Amino acid sequence: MKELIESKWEEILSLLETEYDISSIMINTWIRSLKIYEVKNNTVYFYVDEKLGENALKFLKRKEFDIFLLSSIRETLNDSTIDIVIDEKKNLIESDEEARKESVQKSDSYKEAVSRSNLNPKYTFDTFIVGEGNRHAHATCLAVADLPGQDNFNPLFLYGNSGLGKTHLMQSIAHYILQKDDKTKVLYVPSETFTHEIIDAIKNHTTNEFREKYRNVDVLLIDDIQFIIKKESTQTEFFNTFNELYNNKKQIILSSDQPPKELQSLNERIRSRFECGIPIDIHEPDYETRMAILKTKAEMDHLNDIPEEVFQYIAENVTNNIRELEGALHKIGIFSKLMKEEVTLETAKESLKDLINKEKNETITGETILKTVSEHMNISPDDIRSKKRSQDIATARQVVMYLCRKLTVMSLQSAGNIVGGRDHTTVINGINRVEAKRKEDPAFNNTIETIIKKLDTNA
Ligand SMILES: Nc1ncnc2c1ncn2[C@@H]1O[C@H](COP(=O)(O)OP(=O)(O)OP(=O)(O)O)[C@@H](O)[C@H]1O
Repeated sequence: MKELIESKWEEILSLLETEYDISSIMINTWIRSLKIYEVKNNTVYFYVDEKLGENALKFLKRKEFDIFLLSSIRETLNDSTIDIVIDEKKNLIESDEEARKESVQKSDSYKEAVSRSNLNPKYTFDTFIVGEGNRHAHATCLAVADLPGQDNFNPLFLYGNSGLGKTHLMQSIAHYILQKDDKTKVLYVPSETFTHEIIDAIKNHTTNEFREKYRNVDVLLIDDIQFIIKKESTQTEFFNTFNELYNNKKQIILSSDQPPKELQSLNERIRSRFECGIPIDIHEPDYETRMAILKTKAEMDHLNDIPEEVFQYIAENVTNNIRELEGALHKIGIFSKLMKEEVTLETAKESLKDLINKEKNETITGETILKTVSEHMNISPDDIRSKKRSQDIATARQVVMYLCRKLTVMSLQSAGNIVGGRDHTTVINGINRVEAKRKEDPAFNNTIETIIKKLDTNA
């Protein structure tokens, strides 16, 4: 149909002028340059030439114009089932890229490359949720994926606590590179496997094979580098492999639970080589990210009927490890299947009682929290409940909301009510702030711990 419309384009344009009163200036300025991008399911996708700028798009997307063009096309082609879409070239190119990626991902050669490279098929950028704690790491990984081997991020060194997505992110880079070209030689290896292979190669006099395997890749990913063994011969082999790849501008991606300078298991010269690229840290996810991860994973696992309050319960109680977040969801799924029961907050609590071990203390109430925080932080309960916004009052208010959620089974709304009727977004924001401040400010963290102890003793 594309060819047909193109061959009748002048006819369509003249119909627009004669039948629908669109001036020839308009036609020549805006309409003549419309290009057909593709035809799918009897819909003709036009794109607007970027050079014509935003005004062209505004004009061409105006409702009446859509209708006039559609009518002219239908009339000229004598086909009333045709539809049209007018869009920016940019978007269409993006959707084109999406379609290309989708078809690559389904191809056998890509699947083979993923398995040859030792990658988990699920660890792609598409399944990675971006939030405050990992935004910087994610952006850096995308940049490396786009242009591997650049000096600034070679090696790319990702570090952070366990279960925060380092493996997922590093493998996303590898997938991205293979999606562009599945012939690229990519190799992912946990550091234990890597060191055992070195040790075996030295023992069995097969270091040539070892070198052949590791020094001919374009992208080498070594996970959990903190587990590498401190034996001199192992580290020398590793150092030489590293140098060979680095000098040939091959991308090296490493992960660890600590920054390079704190890696005691590595000798000094390796540590300083790791610092050539800028180490990138990845932090715990905030509340919103935890909720987004839970909801996305639930959708992926077809856990469709999980109530919002169950997501909230998990997100509030499993705070610093995404693997555990996934584990909690998984448990709830299994529990409800086994018991053939629908998931409720009660069943979720029951199935997670081993994981979320800190039993909420039934004797601590919102009012006792308000009173204790008020005494300890020297802010009156009335001020905490008021609309006053000075820093110290706002902080005390946030601490009350945080502790209500942490130490009791109160809903977000009830926690908001304790501090004068705040809505649930204010409560979530308060929780995030207190969590962040506890990590950044040891004195503040002490204050919170002291208040918790007081509440426990008085309960
Ligand atoms: N931002 C995220 N979005 C979606 N899933 C995530 C995210 N971060 C982590 N995960 C998931 O959490 C689980 C643990 O992540 P991963 O294994 O990458 O963590 P890690 O930091 O490498 O942990 P470790 O240091 O213990 O090896 C994986 O299933 C991963 O898919």
